[in-house]
Amino acid sequence: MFSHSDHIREIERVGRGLPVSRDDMVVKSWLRCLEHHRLDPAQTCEAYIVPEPRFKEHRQQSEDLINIARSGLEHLFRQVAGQNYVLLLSDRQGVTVEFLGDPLFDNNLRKAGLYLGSEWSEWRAGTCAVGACLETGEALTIHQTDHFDNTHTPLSCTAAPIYDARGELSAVLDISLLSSPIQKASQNLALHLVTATARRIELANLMAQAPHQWVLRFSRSPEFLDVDPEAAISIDSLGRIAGMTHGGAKILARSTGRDWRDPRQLIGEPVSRFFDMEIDDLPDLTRRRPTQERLVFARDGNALFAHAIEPHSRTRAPAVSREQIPPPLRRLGGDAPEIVSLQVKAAKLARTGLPILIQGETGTGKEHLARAIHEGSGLKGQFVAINCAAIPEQLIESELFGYLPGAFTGASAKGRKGLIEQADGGTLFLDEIGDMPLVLQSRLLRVLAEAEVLPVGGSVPRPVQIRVVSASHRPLQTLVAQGAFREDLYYRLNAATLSLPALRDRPDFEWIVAQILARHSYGERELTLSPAALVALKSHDWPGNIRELDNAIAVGAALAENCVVEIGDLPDHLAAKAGAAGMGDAGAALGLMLSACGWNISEAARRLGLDRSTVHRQIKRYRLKQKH
Ligand SMILES: Nc1ncnc2c1ncn2[C@@H]1O[C@H](COP(=O)(O)OP(=O)(O)OP(=O)(O)O)[C@@H](O)[C@H]1O
Repeated sequence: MFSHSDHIREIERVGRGLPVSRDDMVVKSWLRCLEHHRLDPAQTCEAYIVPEPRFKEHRQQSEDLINIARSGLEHLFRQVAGQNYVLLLSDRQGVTVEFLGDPLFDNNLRKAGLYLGSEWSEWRAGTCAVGACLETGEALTIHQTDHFDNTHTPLSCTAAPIYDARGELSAVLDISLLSSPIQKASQNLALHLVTATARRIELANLMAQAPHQWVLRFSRSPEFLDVDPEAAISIDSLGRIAGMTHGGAKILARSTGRDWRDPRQLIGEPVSRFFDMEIDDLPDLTRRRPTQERLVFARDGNALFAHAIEPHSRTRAPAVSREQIPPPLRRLGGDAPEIVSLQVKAAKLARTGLPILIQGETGTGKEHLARAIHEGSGLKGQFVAINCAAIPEQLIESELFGYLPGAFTGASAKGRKGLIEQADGGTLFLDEIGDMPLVLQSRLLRVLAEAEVLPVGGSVPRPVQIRVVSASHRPLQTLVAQGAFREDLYYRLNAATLSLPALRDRPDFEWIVAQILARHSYGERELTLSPAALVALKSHDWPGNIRELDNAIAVGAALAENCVVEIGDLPDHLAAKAGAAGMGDAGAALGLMLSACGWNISEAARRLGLDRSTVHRQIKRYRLKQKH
């Protein structure tokens, strides 16, 4: 029988650098406990359970992972059914965020720390499977007296790391026994099962994150390629590495003689740097070809069977007619197919309550669209817009979450409801979400996950039901890659993205112009544009998009005589452009006619009563160009 004092003596031998008959990684972990974590083997400590609010935070931050991992965990649990194993999923800090075990043993498991909320970091619990796995990034078994703290020596625990798609260690999957056979080798099968499950979870995670990218799966044997691949990478539309499973990172690293522990060297690199292939070769690696023929060569000469999975296409043509789109969304644009397709997508999403991210340059109408989605959603509550870039950082917290009476100096005596609560039952529009400070991003994430807000100075959260629409003119995914925006919040806000085109690219440009003219008409008299003024508007680039157009027409409306806006009534830079191009009214009118006829020269010639060659000559003379 191995006593507590035998255990202490053995650890002390290790501390003195003397040999012991333990696995090397156990010895290394004991040394870390003694020298780095400054733990004392004579002192025992029960498993640590984090307080409830902290546990909730940990669990919420791992929610996406838990959802993705769930079927893998359940499958593994079924495989080991009847053998008294429990399964723990721990986050990067070693906190157990998901648990599967036999409820019959609940009390014993809870006491032993094999339960939700237990923290198994090495510095807190000493050598343990989760802690050592987090430290080394490798799968391992910590069996009975391998544990540093004598309290845990009845346990036998086996853990495997789970890496995220960017190659960072993000969680640990552990399978443990409250008591087990003496032989450590009895856990070899457990080690194999837990490693395979972690690999499948990483693959599921990569697939979930890369629906619009190519995914390339690898296996050394063709038989397992399609059913249980060993590794995978995702590739963006420019042929660069966008993500990978841990197995994928190892293949990439080995191929170029790099270290997989530094995944930043791998992401963003062209796929051709690692394999003898280009992005254009990917279609040849899909299931259309027999598996045996899908062989790729890594730059180190390693040959692998590969299976390429095509990206899902982003847009599907709408099968809905314009009349079926709710009126608030129909009022957003003309009937060009791209615009109708956007309206249909917005209409479908409006009804679901899913969070939506709107992307588009400044002034393209992101808030306008968000309001229309709210109006088309049938929600009874208010539409509350917050410009995350415009609220000073010190105020943003109390503005969003509200505060209780006397929460801080200068707070109103009655306290104040925050904007999030004001949107209860309605839509919260978070404009320029990319500018929200990181600390507040965590708090917002919590509000969204728990559906409750905690006002500043308060301790009792208040429930809220909100639909979130957010917007950004900066690509949020890039901010995520730069570490300026939380990835978990990004995925929570972005169940679906709606991208608004820049005004210069809008096929319904004239429709937008007509709306704005109507808005600036006064009394009975309708405001119109001279053909030349319309051409001048069409030939501008509109960096400020619809907002800039709105301002230009407002100036034109103020200066126009008899309700007709002429070129000269437009802001100077627009009028000057038309003048510089030497475009008189004749040229402008021809341009107008051509665009009305979709640049069908014969049709324009027929309507103008000219022959085709004259129209061609005038197009050259006035330097008219078809806008796409
Ligand atoms: N589809 C539209 N039809 C007519 N006017 C529109 C349309 N979309 C937007 N506008 C007008 O354009 C202006 C800018 O719109 P909005 O504020 O929604 O843009 P935004 O993209 O949210 O801008 P920012 O990026 O600066 O926050 C507003 O005056 C709005 O009324």
